[in-house]
Amino acid sequence: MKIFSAEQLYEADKVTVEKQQITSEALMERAGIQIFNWLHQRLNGAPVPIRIFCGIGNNGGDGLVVGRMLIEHGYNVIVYVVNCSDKRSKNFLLNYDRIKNVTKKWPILMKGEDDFPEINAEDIIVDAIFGIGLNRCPGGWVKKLIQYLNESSAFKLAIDIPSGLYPNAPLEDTEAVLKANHTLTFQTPKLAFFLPETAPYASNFDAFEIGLDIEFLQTTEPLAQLIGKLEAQRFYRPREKFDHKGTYGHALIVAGSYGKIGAAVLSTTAAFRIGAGMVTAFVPKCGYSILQTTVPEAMVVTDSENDYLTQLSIEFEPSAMGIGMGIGKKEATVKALDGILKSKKDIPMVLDADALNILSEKKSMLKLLPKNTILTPHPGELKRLIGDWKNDYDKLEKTRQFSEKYEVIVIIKGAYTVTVYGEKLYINTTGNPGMGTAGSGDALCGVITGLLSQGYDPLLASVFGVYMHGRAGDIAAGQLGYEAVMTGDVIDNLSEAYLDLFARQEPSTTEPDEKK
Ligand SMILES: NC(=O)C1=CN([C@@H]2O[C@H](COP(=O)(O)OP(=O)(O)OC[C@H]3O[C@@H](n4cnc5c(N)ncnc54)[C@H](OP(=O)(O)O)[C@@H]3O)[C@@H](O)[C@H]2O)[C@@H](O)CC1
Ligand SMILES: Nc1ncnc2c1ncn2[C@@H]1O[C@H](COP(=O)(O)OP(=O)(O)O)[C@@H](O)[C@H]1O
Ligand SMILES: [K+]
Repeated sequence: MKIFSAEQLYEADKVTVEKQQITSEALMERAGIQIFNWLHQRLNGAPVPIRIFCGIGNNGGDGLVVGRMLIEHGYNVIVYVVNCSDKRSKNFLLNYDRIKNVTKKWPILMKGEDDFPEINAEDIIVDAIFGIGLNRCPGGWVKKLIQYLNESSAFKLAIDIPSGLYPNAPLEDTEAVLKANHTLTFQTPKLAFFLPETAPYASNFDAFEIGLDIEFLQTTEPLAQLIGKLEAQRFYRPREKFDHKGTYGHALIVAGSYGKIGAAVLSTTAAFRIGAGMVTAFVPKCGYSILQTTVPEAMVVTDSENDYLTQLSIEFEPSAMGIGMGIGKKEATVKALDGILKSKKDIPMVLDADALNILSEKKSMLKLLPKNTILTPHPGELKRLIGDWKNDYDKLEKTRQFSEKYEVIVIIKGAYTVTVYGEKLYINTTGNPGMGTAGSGDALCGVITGLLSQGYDPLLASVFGVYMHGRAGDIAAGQLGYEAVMTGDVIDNLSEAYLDLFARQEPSTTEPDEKK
């Protein structure tokens, strides 16, 4: 799914109205009915008070449409107009008149703190104060209203975007944003829903198609791509009958040091589970028996040194390499990495963990990175690589510049892992807090190395690998609960993640039968 900017959404709106020869008010009606249906399906006529706070732009217009539809269906609706200015958008006014036709309880004009209504915990708040047209930080009594609503324990439903949040720009005041329990957004989720500083304000959301012009949506380069199951299905490369282990390549994992051989075990196992034909682990001598015992499928080659890596020496040409998990930063290991980067220029590679820390300390080595090398930093490692950032958008911009300068792919790990490839951003939707467990990143590096070795191109291996790793983690969490998940469980569930890619959705027995 594509994520568009506010500017692109306004353009889509304009093109749609022109091409479909509809009015913008009809588009608002399309949007409003979806919000109404969502509420109606859940409330099923319940007399709970629904307090709709409408701004004076089109987001407020949406609120008025929903209010009218709810009133027409007998709900207990109280509509407020948050009079932050005396301006009114055309569609706001039109729907303001329409709502007056269906009720004698006209919208209540709010002009300051004295007008704040009492709100009970069982009420429902609908936030239609500001949408994507927010152009400055809410202040004065409007900010106080947002704070007042946040203090209430009533359920808060935001229309399009929680008020006070910019769809694709940094937050200015954390006190001036509505913390929505649920957001119903139009056409595509907004970028802010996926970034660490702003995502908590819109932690649950659904996106409703409102029939914007398909050609515009298909041909417009988005801000980012959201990667879910549909996208992952397209990335998957099926196996052919006469394929053999040679077809799926020979992956090399360069990992481990004394006390951290587990990192090599985890990435080697993950490379196998994602489908590499053969995997060799290159480890310090102390890792030999451990690897041979825990992963008998793997071949093991050892360094001349017992405790840490000093020089790669192998007698085959790997199809892909994953380097850095638990290798430490000893001077000899730095030299080993330098040697690999100078001698293995044509082999697709992933660099993780200490390999990234070494690069951060020896920035001159960045120039040695072969084109399309994949780097998989968590935020701490990223900071060491690119320097500190002012906010999430600055982080993305700096990562973009880094990716362009060194011609590499950067995977920023975390909730909603972002893969950055020059101008392109891919946001992953799988994964969960259960994956905040030791070795989780080692498994990801193994997964991506295993995909590279099967011939996936580096960008696909990154985006698909991140999806599969997160999906395996989700399945593991479903079996064990977040707390109990260990990295081994994530790796074991890579098989389920593959099966799940094309599994048919079982018909749900709990959903109401709409035909009745
Ligand atoms: N294209 C689509 O996908 C569709 C979009 N639709 C809906 O339209 C929404 C966008 O509507 P919109 O453009 O009218 O902007 P909106 O968010 O209502 O606010 C603008 C008003 O707020 C004001 N204002 C801004 N900041 C302020 C502040 N800090 N403090 C005080 N005032 C402030 C600003 O005032 P001004 O700056 O002019 O003084 C202006 O009057 C969108 O989110 C969605 O819900 C759907 O109906 C159908 C299809
Ligand atoms: N809350 C979360 N939601 C989704 N994924 C997560 C979450 N926490 C961690 N992960 C994933 O787990 C992995 C952790 O990697 P990393 O921090 O390198 O762990 P380690 O250093 O222990 O191997 C990343 O792939 C990250 O995206
Ligand atoms: K809103």
